[in-house]
Amino acid sequence: MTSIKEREDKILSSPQSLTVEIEHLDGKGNGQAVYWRETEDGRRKKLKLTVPQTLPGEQVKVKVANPERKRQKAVLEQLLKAHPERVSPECPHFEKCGGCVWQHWDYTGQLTEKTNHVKKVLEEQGFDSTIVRETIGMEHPWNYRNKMEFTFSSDGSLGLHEQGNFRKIIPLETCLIAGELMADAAMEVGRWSKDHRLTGYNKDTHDGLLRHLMVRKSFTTGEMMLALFATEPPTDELETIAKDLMERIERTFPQVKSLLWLVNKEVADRVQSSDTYVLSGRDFIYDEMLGFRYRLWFDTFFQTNPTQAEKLVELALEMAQPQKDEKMIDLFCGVGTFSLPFANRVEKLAGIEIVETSIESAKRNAEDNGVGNTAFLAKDARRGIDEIAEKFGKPDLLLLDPPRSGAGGKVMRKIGRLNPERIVYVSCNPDTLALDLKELVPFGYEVKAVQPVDLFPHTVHVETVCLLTRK
Ligand SMILES: C[S@@+](CC[C@H](N)C(=O)[O-])C[C@H]1O[C@@H](n2cnc3c(N)ncnc32)[C@H](O)[C@@H]1O
Repeated sequence: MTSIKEREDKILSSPQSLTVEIEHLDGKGNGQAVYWRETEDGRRKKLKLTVPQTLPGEQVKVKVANPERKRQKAVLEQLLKAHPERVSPECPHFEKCGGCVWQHWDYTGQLTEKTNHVKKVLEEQGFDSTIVRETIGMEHPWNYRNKMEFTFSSDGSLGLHEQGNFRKIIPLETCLIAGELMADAAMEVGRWSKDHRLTGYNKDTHDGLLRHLMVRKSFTTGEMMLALFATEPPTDELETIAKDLMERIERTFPQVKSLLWLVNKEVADRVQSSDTYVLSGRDFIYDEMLGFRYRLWFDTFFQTNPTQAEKLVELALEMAQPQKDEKMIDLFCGVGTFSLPFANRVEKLAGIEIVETSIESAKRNAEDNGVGNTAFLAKDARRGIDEIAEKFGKPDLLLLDPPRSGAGGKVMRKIGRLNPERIVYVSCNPDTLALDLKELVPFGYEVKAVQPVDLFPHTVHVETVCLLTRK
């Protein structure tokens, strides 16, 4: 497979230079343009171009490898007319790294685009978009992520994936969206790997020792976790090398309360493990949100922008207005980020979630925080709703926070038939949100409030909280 740089070099060495205007952005945040090409027999043929790192209305000169095709990815060669909100990207890795796509866009412009997108997809499903509020942004839209995954290249250096090429690693110098100290701690691990001349995992030959490094950090307790994924355990000849890592980290990053060596021999390139070795500290770290304490293991799903996630929970509480005599369901509850603050305000709460370890964590988190009026069920949402409804009766309030794929028609219709008085839908994908909301209309529900919240500055993603009530 060729790298982006090689592809760009190939494109840039070809003579096909075109001038186009960027019309709009695609779902990944890339500029889209159309070029009309004259064929030798005088016909006009349409060429659709995707031009990364451009903005609507910009006039650009681009290089294209195969203009005879219908669709092409183009490389920006020269900016002829810039968007008024274009800014210089802050991060030196921006052009190559796959992490951020909009660092060239002023932050207020990004927020407006996110609001407009939520409005557009709701309108397309027949909803009144005037109720969509302006996206709540971050005061300081940097260093917001509490979890990062870095990858080792086969020479053992640690870095970030190149945009569009999971085989190419850009050596890590900094990461402006990772929480403070996270990239520094990762670079210390990178130096340790270099000093011991350790090899990185090669995805083609399946040789090599080191695969990934996951860094987690709690912004409230300050505790950090470093989880190193390797193909071999830290035993025999690797024991002294692992001990050196432990000593270096203990000396330089006392915030690391969990240093793990995880074994992953699988071909699948996922952050997973068959055996866990605790090199120092515990196998989890403590985090806190809105005064509740959570234990986070290496594989626990937890909101990755804690500053904005707190706002999300507060907004959901404000919209839902939970009451002390009410019964509530938290569907897709994860480890209980919404469940615990809501449970303290209702009579009883049932959480449903498909991942068993998350349900175990939710139960433990409820216990650790003295929240006694909860029941958590490890089930697929569809079957979980029936089971809870049977035991629990009709809920007054239902909150759902599904994955990007949405809840789907079957789950939404089950919710409609369950007929709760109020529904709060927390979504990380406006497109599936709009489709899901439409399913509730025949059941007499009305969308009362829509608030987008920016949890992922410099990316296309936007979170949305909606309130629905019965007419
Ligand atoms: C966006 S996360 C929300 C988690 C939680 N509300 C939070 O804020 O931490 C979506 C959750 O839905 C769970 N999930 C995915 N598919 C599911 C299904 N079919 N039934 C139940 N839960 C599911 C995932 O495991 C994940 O924890």
